[in-house]
Amino acid sequence: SVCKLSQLLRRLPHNIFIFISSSLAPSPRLSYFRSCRDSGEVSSQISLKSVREALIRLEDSIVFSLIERARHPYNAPAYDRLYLKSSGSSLAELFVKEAEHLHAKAGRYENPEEVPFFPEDLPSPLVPSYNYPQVLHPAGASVNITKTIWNMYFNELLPLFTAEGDDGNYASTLASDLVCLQAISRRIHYGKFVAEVKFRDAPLDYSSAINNKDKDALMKMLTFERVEEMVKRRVEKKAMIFGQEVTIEDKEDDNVDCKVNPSVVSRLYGDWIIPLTKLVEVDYLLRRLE
Ligand SMILES: O=C(O)C(=O)C[C@]1(C(=O)O)C=C[C@@H](O)C=C1
Repeated sequence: SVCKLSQLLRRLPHNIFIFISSSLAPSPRLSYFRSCRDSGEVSSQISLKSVREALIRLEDSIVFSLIERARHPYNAPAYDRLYLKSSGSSLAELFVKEAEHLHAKAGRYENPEEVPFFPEDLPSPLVPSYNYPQVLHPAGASVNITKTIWNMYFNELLPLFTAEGDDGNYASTLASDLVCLQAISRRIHYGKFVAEVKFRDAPLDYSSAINNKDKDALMKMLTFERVEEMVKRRVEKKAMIFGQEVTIEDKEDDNVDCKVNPSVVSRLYGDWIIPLTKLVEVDYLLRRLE
């Protein structure tokens, strides 16, 4: 059988090896962490370029998760505390809490990039601990704005990109909500890494604003308006491209229907994701010298 396998491999086109090796290659974020761990120089590896690349990749996760959620209508009973008469919680709260318990057992929150929505009473991981590189300053690592993200997602964003109605599929609707919440929260809390890099690049400038607890000065220093404009335009374009129905035939019609409205995705970034990422950056920096 080894012989047959080697014959088969010889007959495969050369390109397939390039394809297989590139699809097995780690994502930029993973390879960044791996090289950090191997070299033992966590602190010197992180750069503004590498954290911005991670933010760009997270855009894909967010756009795809919204497309998936938009398959279902709003489904109000899933969020109504009166729907599960005796429990006092909504099905959404129960769903996310229970899911986080399971994820905690599998070690999800050992990763400094992951922040739970319900950190109270989470079970300990069942898995052996993994040596994640400690990039963040310990006091800043605990910044958690999941309550704000929760309210923004359910009260403001969800009604904007779902159709009115009820299809009864609450479990799969909430499974999609969970993926959206996790992707959005991960992106926003990634602001801690961005802030850490910016601090390391200009420690003296940042330290004086931190010591003066000058939030406005910090906000001004960490803001790059041109980058924000590019992010908003890029996510709008991604929503347009990822949300198209793909057909074999070329389409004559330029008016393509998108599965999620590209301008809502751009607004999600402009009104919430970028401002909340900056809020995380400021909160992190204020604790950076503790
Ligand atoms: O790229 C950065 O420098 C960031 O801090 C991230 C981010 C964003 O959320 O996209 C936030 C603030 C900057 O003004 C630009 C972009």
